[in-house]
Amino acid sequence: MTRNGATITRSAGSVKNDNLPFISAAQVQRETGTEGSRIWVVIDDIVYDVTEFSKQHPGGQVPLRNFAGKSCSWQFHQIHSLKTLQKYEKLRVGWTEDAPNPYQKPKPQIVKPLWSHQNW
Ligand code: HEM
Repeated sequence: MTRNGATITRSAGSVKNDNLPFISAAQVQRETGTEGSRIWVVIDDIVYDVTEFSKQHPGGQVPLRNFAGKSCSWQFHQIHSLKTLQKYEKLRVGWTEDAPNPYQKPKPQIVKPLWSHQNW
């Protein structure tokens, strides 16, 4: 992919993304599926156009519409495997930087067992 004339090779997870154009976060945030705009979601800084795909998404249209114009990387990875990204490679339209994810990934909590046989 190129930016400011320089060729940049990036990979998101195990997915290679050569030759994708750079799309600014501001542009991504405009593609929210409203007023005739496309539905774009960002996973690992790669922009996916899911406008048509959203109608056949096994998880339904709602999550894709909710994340339209936003990043949803950690949410995506909690549910899907990297193979899904490879399979839907044709949905990629570009790469971006700093597209906001509306939710912070919850930190893993260390839960103390209420009971342990080591206490005996
Ligand atoms: C490029 C974006 C996406 C693609 C290509 C995609 C594709 C898929 C595919 C193929 C499945 C079937 C299971 C699998 O093969 O992994 C699936 C299931 C699912 N997806 Fe997505 N997905 C996308 C984004 C999202 C997002 C952003 C969310 C929510 C945060 C989401 C929520 C779900 C849920 C909840 C299921 C499970 C449905 C079920 O088994 O009942 N997906 N998705």
